[in-house]
Amino acid sequence: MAGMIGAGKTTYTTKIAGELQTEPFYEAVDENPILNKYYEDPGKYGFALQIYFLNKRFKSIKEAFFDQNNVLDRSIYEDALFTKINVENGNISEEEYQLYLELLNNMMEELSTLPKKAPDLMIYLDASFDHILSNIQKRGRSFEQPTKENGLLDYYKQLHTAYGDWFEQYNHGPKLKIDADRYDVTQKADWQDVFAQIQTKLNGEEVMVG
Ligand SMILES: Nc1ncnc2c1ncn2[C@@H]1O[C@H](COP(=O)(O)OP(=O)(O)OP(=O)(O)O)[C@@H](O)[C@H]1O
Repeated sequence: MAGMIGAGKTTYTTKIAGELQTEPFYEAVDENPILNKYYEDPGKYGFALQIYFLNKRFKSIKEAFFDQNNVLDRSIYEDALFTKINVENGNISEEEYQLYLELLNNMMEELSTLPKKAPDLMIYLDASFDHILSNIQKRGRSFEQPTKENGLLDYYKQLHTAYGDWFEQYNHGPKLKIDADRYDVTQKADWQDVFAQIQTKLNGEEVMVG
């Protein structure tokens, strides 16, 4: 899965893995010791957070790639996008960025020896800015809430814009964009519609959205 903070990746991951009877791999937010510190002081914890995510992601990918159709709730490719934005915002230095990229390269070389080199299908949840804000609010993780003072709204806007371009440029394999505003996948009919699109793509066919 791919998509902005609060786009609904966790819900989709659970549903897709349930449908395909495979294993879901989640980003364990509650167990992340750096995430809330990062939100408090991105300049101090930006680099450490990216190394944390890179390490966790690499581990999940190694485990997930040995079976068919396992579902990961976020891709390693998006971590690089978060990192780039944190460099642009001055939270991560150029030197740290070069280090990150070298490490990422090294890891990608390792992955290229695995049975699969990239996801069978990259599913991108395309959610409007209002939609993700409302999800972030509903979910209620305190450190993610934007206030007038903390600059998070600007960060989210910046990420939201960058995500669209990122997905357009993603070219490591088959990809599918789902209009997350349009579907409520807790509703059976919506879910059937979405899952039909996923299956079509997994079978290597083109998706027609009515
Ligand atoms: N590489 C990264 N760099 C910085 N922050 C990250 C990174 N990956 C994830 N995060 C942060 O981790 C938290 C969890 O990510 P996210 O909200 O996308 O996952 P989620 O809650 O499972 O997603 P969804 O709401 O789509 O199910 C968010 O606060 C997000 O900003």
